[in-house]
Amino acid sequence: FLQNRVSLPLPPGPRGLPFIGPAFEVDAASPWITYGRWASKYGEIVGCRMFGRQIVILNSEKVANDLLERRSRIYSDRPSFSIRSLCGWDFEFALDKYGSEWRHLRRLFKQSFREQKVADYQSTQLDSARALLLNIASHSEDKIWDLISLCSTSTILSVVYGYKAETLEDPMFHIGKETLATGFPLLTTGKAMLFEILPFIKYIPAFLPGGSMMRDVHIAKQWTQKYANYPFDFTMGKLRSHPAFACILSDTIQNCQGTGQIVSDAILKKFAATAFLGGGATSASVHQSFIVAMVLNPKVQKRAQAEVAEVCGIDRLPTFDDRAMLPYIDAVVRETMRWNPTVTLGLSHAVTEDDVYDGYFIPRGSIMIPNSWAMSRDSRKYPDPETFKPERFLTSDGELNDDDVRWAFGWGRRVCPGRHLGSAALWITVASLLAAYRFETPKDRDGMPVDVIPKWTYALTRWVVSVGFRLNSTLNLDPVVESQNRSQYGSSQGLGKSS
Ligand code: HEM
Repeated sequence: FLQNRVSLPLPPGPRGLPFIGPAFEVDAASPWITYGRWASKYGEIVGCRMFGRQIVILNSEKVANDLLERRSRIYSDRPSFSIRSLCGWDFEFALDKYGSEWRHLRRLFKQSFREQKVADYQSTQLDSARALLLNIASHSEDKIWDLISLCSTSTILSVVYGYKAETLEDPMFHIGKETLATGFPLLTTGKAMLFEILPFIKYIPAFLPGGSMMRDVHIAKQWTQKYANYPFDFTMGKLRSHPAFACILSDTIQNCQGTGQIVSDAILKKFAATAFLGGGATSASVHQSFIVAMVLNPKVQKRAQAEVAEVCGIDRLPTFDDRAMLPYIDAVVRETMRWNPTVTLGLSHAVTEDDVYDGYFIPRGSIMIPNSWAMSRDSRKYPDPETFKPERFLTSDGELNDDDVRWAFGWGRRVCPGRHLGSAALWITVASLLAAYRFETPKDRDGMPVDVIPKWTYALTRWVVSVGFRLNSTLNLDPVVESQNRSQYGSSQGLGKSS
């Protein structure tokens, strides 16, 4: 039987050079574009060998669903790269092999981030969105990208560790930023593979020519250690002096004690640090795309703002209670995730058994790359895919349709466990920004709008490097935020302006 399978062809694709394969054909800055081109030539499923590894690129939602979702039992592993341990990213559970430790951690994620549970974190998400509005008002425009990251980071730090990060100078925020900036570029497949094919790189001392990669690795490792340890130590310290200190980490410890589960500090640390990473980086990247989309699509922005104004008036900000009445805002969030998929190539899966799909043989160990970009550009599902059109997520009655861009959160047993928390954070931040600010095209000296060409960079997620825009405030924020907090909490807690 196996003999028959092995005689089947591998998925078609480019061959390239011996051993290296078609690696040099891949656009390093936007590999998804190359993969999409290969799809037009070879089909939705493309196979190739690069650096001795079998790669299978999934260029449509259908093939990703068929394999990663429906055959999830065997497609839920991750490829392993030695770079991960070298730069200290063992703490990141999303990169774990499929096995008992992964199962254990996945259960912890399920307990804390399931759909019914995430409503408990809405007040924190609301506070962070409001703080973002005030922070934007008190900083120069060029700080907006950092303030957006601060918003996502402070929400997840507060939810997971009970730690409040309120200013750009906050040490945990700084550690988070540096950890992503030093770690993500090393973990992208291209660089990760370099360490596999040239393993001697790790023995080149940092001060010798060719040692710069190892220098980067050492720096990344120093940041990751702080990332995993500092917020964890903060919460454990708090718990010693205030046993009732509430956050996901303390809840998890109590739940485990209550049910007699033994969970080591190492597992708890890994759980919390992974949530910190998952919650911070992805949401910030989507918020950035949202701002770019608004600058480029003033009509969409106007319609979204009209919807918020109709429901909330001009003297209060949106809350989660308004969500059902603001479907266009949900449609804007979904379209943002479609138009610029943040985890552009998903997270690679690996297959643990030989398999056959559509007449092709997929050998055990193949690295499966879901090309989310290609899925977002599928003109059968999303006609005119380059255009930013939230209406594609609405029915003719103006209600949200069934397409919740589920593919943007991954597949099968590895599907993002933080998707409910992430979606809520995106919604409240987008609704709040629309209520308070207008993002406009800059004008030249003659008052004519200038062309806006956003620049992006990619390292696991897609980030804005620069985009020209003008910011206009549409609300007098201080009194609105203050009065709303008084009516909501009875006092204006947690929204001090950052310095
Ligand atoms: C806009 C928000 C988010 C997006 C777009 C997003 C996207 C993704 C994607 C594409 C994956 C890979 C799934 C796969 O391998 O098939 C993933 C995995 C993961 N995400 Fe998210 N995510 C978001 C928010 C969050 C949040 C808030 C958390 C915090 C708990 C989180 C935690 C994780 C974890 C732990 C994994 C790894 C799951 C595993 O390997 O079993 N994510 N996410």
